[in-house]
Amino acid sequence: MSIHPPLGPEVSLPPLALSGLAPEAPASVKMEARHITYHYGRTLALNDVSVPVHRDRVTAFIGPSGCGKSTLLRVFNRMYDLYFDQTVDGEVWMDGENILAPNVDLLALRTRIGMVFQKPTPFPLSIFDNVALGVRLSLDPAPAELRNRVEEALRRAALWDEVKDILPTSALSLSGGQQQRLCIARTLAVGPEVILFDEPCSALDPIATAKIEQTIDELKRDHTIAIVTHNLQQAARISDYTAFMYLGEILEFGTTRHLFTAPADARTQRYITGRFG
Ligand SMILES: Nc1ncnc2c1ncn2[C@@H]1O[C@H](COP(=O)(O)OP(=O)(O)OP(=O)(O)O)[C@@H](O)[C@H]1O
Repeated sequence: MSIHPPLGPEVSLPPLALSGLAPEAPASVKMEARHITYHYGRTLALNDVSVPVHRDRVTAFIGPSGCGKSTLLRVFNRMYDLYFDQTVDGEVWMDGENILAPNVDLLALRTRIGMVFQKPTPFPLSIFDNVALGVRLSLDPAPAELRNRVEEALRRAALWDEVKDILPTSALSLSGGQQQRLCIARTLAVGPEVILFDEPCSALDPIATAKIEQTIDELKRDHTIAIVTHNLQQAARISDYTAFMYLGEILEFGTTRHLFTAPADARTQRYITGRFG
């Protein structure tokens, strides 16, 4: 059974802006992975992973390439169900229910748990229809209600002011950063409780990145957020909790402040100070 390539060469990172760390505050658990083991065919990608995701907080998943961060997000919304050769053992509990149980309604689950990917993935439709599509499919509201939902979602994704006069225009005409905020609006429009972000800013410039970070910060008022990021500064800026993953396991989990200032594991220390990754 193989697991992961060796770690890459040591790299240097600029010092972290620790002053931007979110304050610690108690929170309840919204979602909890329990003893998750995951295989792609014969490749072990996650090995007995247990980790909580706190309600109305941002939890960042960091770690070297190939350590299983994206795989864990895919477990949280059961994306693996689409692939016959991918297998998962363990449980993910959300609000008193194991969402990996076979009888769970996947369509309903995916409206409760939205996902935003690394590359913006707008449909070749108008800006309005990109946001409206999921709402029509899941809720089939009256036209006025649909328009309200689309506007509200675009406002919360901080895109409304830029697109309110061009809603019938193709979404493909938007910039990369705008397309990513459109994808956030599309996710928000169906009313998810949890939003999973898989490196949402890796294709964006610093200004577009700052807008997405600001949006995430506002969304956590009433959404539970898990984010995979390679950008340690970003994890430090926007997350309340951080999990450091290594070779398919969670090596360390804690408040972001604690993990970045007083990591318990020497490997976490080496990673966050840029000595490998
Ligand atoms: N579709 C796949 N088929 C086979 N193995 C896969 C597949 N996707 C991922 N893997 C393997 O599973 C392990 C975990 O991959 P994953 O993408 O979850 O890591 P990651 O930490 O998100 O990496 P990165 O930071 O580079 O995106 C890696 O060893 C990877 O090679």
